[in-house]
Amino acid sequence: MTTPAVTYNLIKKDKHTGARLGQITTPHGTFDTPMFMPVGTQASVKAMAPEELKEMGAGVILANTYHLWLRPGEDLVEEAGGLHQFMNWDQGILTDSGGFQVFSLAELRNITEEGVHFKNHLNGQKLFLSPEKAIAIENALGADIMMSFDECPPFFESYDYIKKSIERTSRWAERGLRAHKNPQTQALFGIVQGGGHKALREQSARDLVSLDFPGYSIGGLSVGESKAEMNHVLDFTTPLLPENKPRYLMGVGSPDALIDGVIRGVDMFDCVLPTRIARNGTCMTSKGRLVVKNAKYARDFRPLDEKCNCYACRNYTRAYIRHLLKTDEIFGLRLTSYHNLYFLLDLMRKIRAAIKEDRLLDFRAEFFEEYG
Ligand SMILES: Nc1nc2c(CCNCC3CCCC3)c3[nH]c(NCCc4ccccc4)nc3cc2c(=O)[nH]1
Repeated sequence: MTTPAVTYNLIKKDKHTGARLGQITTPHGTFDTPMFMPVGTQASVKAMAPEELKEMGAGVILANTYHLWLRPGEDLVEEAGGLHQFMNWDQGILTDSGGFQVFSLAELRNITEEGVHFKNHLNGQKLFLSPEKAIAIENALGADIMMSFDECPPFFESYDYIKKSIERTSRWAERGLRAHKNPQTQALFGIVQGGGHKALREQSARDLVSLDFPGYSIGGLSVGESKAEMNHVLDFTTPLLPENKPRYLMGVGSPDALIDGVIRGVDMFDCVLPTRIARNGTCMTSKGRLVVKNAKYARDFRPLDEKCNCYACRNYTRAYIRHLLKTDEIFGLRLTSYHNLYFLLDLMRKIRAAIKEDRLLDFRAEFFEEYG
């Protein structure tokens, strides 16, 4: 039995909820969970230097197979020594398989048993991605954790459509396992689908758990369904997954959804939200969102969030950051991006502390009280 590339150590279960305190060990280090993973789609977490990400406590960051395949090409990244070397990041890296990006970015496509035919969203060129091709790209990129090639069906699609989709996604997952070249150094996760249908989530989880992946993602969520619907699906999906393996909820990154996902047993999260809204001047604070570009902050010499201890909040004011954003000064985006990422990483630190002391539900109540 070869040692798997990634192992999960469950340290403590919360007394009152499904939350877990744990650690995930990868070839590039051991990281505390529950964790938020900043997204660096094109091998850069936009506007952030690796030193800044480390300073704020980021452990695992994301990159994307689809984007890096198109530009600069996985062969170039492999020649550079892999993603860690290429982007000067020596901690954890996770790559998504490109499945979701094809469905959300590329022009009309055709899904077949073989894979997905689509057009390059940059130049209209005809492209084809299969489980084998996606896994080969992820192997070349060298991420510590890789996602299976999956179809993320629309949440409200019919039972029949989603049943056929999850059965194909499970066949794709098995093909990916067979194509995977480096299981000792790169952990391939299975992605559970099934929309909002309990029976299909159970079928998808059963199929993938029988393939014994080192970790599992919960896909097909955060795609337009309500928070209540997402939480309901989590209520019956996380318990289907092995307790001794990591559970990764894809595409979730608002403070309330992170807390509610942790309560339902999720260990890992990613989302472009913090860095994306930062670029249009929206900041996450303990009192809710603050659109610092707003005129009312022109002469507001307080920090973005008076309870935040980040570099931006310790050294700059709302007035200054608003001025930078209004004058298109790049430093403005760097400060809002830094703050939003720090805010979510710090929220995860507080959540881990609350699990440790069995007071996560109290923490949730306090947080929501202020966050509004
Ligand atoms: N393979 C796969 N990936 C999914 C993703 C992408 C996760 N981030 C990947 C990173 C790697 C590179 C890009 C991102 C998802 N993202 C979301 N919601 C994001 C919603 C959102 C979008 C924009 C702003 C805020 C929220 N749902 C997702 C479902 C799946 C899924 O089933 N399968």
